Amino acid sequence: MTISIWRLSHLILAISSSLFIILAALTGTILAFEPISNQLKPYAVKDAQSLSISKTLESLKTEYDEVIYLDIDKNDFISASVVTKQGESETFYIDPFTAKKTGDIIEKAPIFSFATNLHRSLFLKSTGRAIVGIVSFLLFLMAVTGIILIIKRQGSIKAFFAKTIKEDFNQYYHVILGKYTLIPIIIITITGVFLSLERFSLLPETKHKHVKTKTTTSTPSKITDSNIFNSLTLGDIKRIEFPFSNDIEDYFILKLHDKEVYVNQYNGKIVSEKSDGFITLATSWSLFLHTGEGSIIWSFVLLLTSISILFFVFSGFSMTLNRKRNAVNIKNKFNKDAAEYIILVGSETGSTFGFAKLLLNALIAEGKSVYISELNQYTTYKKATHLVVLTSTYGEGDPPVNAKYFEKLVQTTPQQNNLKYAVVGFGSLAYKGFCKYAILVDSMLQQHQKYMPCMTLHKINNQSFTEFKNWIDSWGKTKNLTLNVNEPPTNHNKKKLSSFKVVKRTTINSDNSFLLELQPIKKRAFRSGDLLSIIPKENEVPRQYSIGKIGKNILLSIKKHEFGICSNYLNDLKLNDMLPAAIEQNKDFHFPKSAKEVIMISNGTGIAPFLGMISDDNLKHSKNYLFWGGRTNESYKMYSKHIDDAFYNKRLSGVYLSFSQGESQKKYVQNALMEKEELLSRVLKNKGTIMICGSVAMQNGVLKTLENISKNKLNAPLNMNLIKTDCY
Ligand SMILES: Cc1cc2nc3c(=O)[nH]c(=O)nc-3n(C[C@H](O)[C@H](O)[C@H](O)COP(=O)(O)O)c2cc1C
Repeated sequence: MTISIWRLSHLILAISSSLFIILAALTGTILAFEPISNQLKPYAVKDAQSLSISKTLESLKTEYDEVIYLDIDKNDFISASVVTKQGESETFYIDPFTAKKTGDIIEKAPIFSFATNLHRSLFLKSTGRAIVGIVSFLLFLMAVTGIILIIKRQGSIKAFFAKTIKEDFNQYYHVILGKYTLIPIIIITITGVFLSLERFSLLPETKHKHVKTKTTTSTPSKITDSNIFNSLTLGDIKRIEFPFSNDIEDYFILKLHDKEVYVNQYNGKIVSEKSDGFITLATSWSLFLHTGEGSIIWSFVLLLTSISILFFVFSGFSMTLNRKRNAVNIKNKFNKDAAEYIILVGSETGSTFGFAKLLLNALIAEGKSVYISELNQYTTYKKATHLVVLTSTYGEGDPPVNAKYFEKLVQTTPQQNNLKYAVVGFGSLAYKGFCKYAILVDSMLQQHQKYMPCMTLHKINNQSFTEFKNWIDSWGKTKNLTLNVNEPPTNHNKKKLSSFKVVKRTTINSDNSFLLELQPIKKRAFRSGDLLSIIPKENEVPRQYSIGKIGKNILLSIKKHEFGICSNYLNDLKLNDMLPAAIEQNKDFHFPKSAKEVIMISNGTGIAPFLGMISDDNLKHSKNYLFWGGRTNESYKMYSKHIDDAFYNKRLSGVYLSFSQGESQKKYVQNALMEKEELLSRVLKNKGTIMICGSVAMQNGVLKTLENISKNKLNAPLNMNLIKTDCY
């Protein structure tokens, strides 16, 4: 399985540093609370920043016998080290207006001391510090590769912050959090590396010396009258060190934000000054940006970023494990020049290989010689007569990673035989270019002299096994083959089953369909649009049905197929029988909370979730319309009471039925939509929601009709963000 260079680098970096990253992120999370808790203490004095230093010096002089230094920390807490009138040496926070003590210096809580040591050096002194510096750099590289991966996923730099399609919880939040925390991560890691280099004196600091300043003639009567003490405010300084003795050579040392100044203690004149070099300034900024000291908002950003890093480690590894689980180990029995059937796969995350393997096994079971490979491995095939391409689409309709060279290879590799081909696209309707790469492959092969289509392109949404099985059946028929494929066991096989009691059921109607109402034995949270996974006794493969929620019960609409194991199993159920099944959330098909207008489109038994939605008393915020297509008016009778009730209670504003075997003329849902194109274009224009449930064939027809309406009426492509589908 090919993996993109960026993803591989991202993964290798993660594997090599994850343990340290977890430690750094955990301790970082703890440490982010330190500046927050410090800032919340009451030692910052209002307006102190604009108070001139001379005022504070005077107050200090009156209040204490001697002052050693005055400090202003990042939280704007002012502390003084003094000798009191009682002769005690003390350091405490002061009010700079009165110089009176306001509190004792905050002692670092043991948890913060512990976390700081672990965070800085893993308790391994210099070795630990070096490791932390290196890990910081690795995390920086990971953030950079992460940004590249997001740009590739989103399609362009411009689309970096555009909507991300939710495919899977871990993948989605890895990307979403990544978008917003990669910049803080880059800041944290660069400053971390900088502080490590600084600590090991590896930075080329230019040494600035004290430069003597020229003295002026006037001498102030009091030291605090001097220009420098009057003109500077507490906001300008970080620390004042007081002269050690009365010696004229002992100065006030003022540490400002960008320089150090020596001031004569008798005349208040600047004796010399030294500018901070770039490295000193950068170190001070790095400390602030890395620790958040002095800013609650930035500390909060650091806190969220540290938590996100922990999530990245967790979600990143679970995605990798998932991919590993999905990875299909395929061994070829036949070589490329001996096989009659060639299967080529285009896949980014491995799921298409799973489908390809099903096809491979089914063909081998029929005694066929088959060779399977990736699209990037396209080559000559001496004995082949059939080519099947199964490919997914990535980015904005781009090829998956293992298909990047296919286009070129097809053009440059001569093929001896004429081959019949079929292309199956795996994609998602949530993206603009649904199966766009498969469409491209199909048209490439169409133009190729050696390839002849044996079936039109087939597109599969959301890895639907049912859709794939339908395709395999039809493709097999073109070769007079009966191909047997079984759905591979998925996670829902292992889901915990609950018991449901049959409380109502209808008899089978002229369409072989019936309604089943089930009562959960234990309280279960679910909504219309969720799925009920049923594992019929005779077979371990689960079958999913869309749920309509009626009160606290589940309503299913089922079509009985002659040889359908599950539908026959359900049809055999009688009142009060118990059914083991599992509810699965299907958030993407829940009724929208905020849409002003909602159009529900279904055919056949696809109406079930909508029957639940329109029975909900809370359905007052939107105007709702239902389109339904069935065979005859007789087919509709089973649902009519639910729909009449909703209409009567104003939960439905319009119902449009189409009958494919109607008395007067054949009519499909698509025809009804065209008749109501004004309504549809209005809902599309006003960003309402359109929900589709039923057969894939109906879904494809409906989407085509909606595309036409959008193009003709709104002059715009169909906005897929407004469409929710649940088709099978
Ligand atoms: C980042 C990303 C981009 C995608 N882009 C498209 C797209 O443009 N068109 C489409 O039909 N499907 C798109 N998909 C859906 C995948 O093609 C689909 O999930 C497919 O079944 C994945 O197969 P694979 O695991 O073999 O790569 C995208 C999925 C992801 C995660």
